[in-house]
Amino acid sequence: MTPDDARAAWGRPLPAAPIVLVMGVAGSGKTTVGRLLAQELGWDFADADQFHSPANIAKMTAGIPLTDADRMPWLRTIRTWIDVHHVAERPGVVTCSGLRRAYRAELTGGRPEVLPVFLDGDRDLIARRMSARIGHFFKPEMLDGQFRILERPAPDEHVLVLPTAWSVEKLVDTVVAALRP
Ligand SMILES: Nc1ncnc2c1ncn2[C@@H]1O[C@H](COP(=O)(O)OP(=O)(O)OP(=O)(O)O)[C@@H](O)[C@H]1O
Ligand SMILES: O=C(O)[C@H](O)[C@@H](O)[C@H](O)[C@H](O)CO
Repeated sequence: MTPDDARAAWGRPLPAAPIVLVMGVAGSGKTTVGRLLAQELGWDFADADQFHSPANIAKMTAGIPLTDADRMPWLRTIRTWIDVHHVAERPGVVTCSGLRRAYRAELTGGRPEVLPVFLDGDRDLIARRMSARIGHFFKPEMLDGQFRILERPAPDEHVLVLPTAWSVEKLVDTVVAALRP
């Protein structure tokens, strides 16, 4: 994928202080890719999980999927992080599963500074990675529930969809190259 292809996916000029939103089901690589991307760019980084309420973490730890009602206050907290960075003209990278179109709209609506990226992959690949992951509260048996509610981004959402089958380095390099004027 060329930088022009990636920028075409976003469908608008690069903002002065971009906020890259890295999305995907649990285990798709949001934290790994997002953190390294922020490090490469020297930008602030926030992982969506740090914004979950203790009740949400407890539910997921107990193997109970979140509901829309559970997610809305969490999405609004992530949106506040985006807005604080926008007002301060500070670029950043933030993750969020963004499983449904409505969730993504909560974070991107009216915010051209947000450059959305979706890490797409098949269940078995992601399940293998989650199984090798140690000490995370989100268990592989919860993954099917993520795919059940997943609404993959439509073209009109202008999301850069990248295969999580790529290496972390290739994913990061692709976004960094797209962000270079
Ligand atoms: N592109 C990749 N290639 C190979 N392994 C990867 C890749 N991206 C992530 N991983 C590995 O897959 C596992 C899940 O990655 P990570 O925790 O970043 O996903 P996540 O989307 O943030 O998950 P969650 O939403 O549950 O926090 C980790 O063990 C990570 O090292
Ligand atoms: O939308 C959701 O169901 C949640 O965001 C989960 O995906 C967790 O936040 C995370 O992805 C797992 O650690």
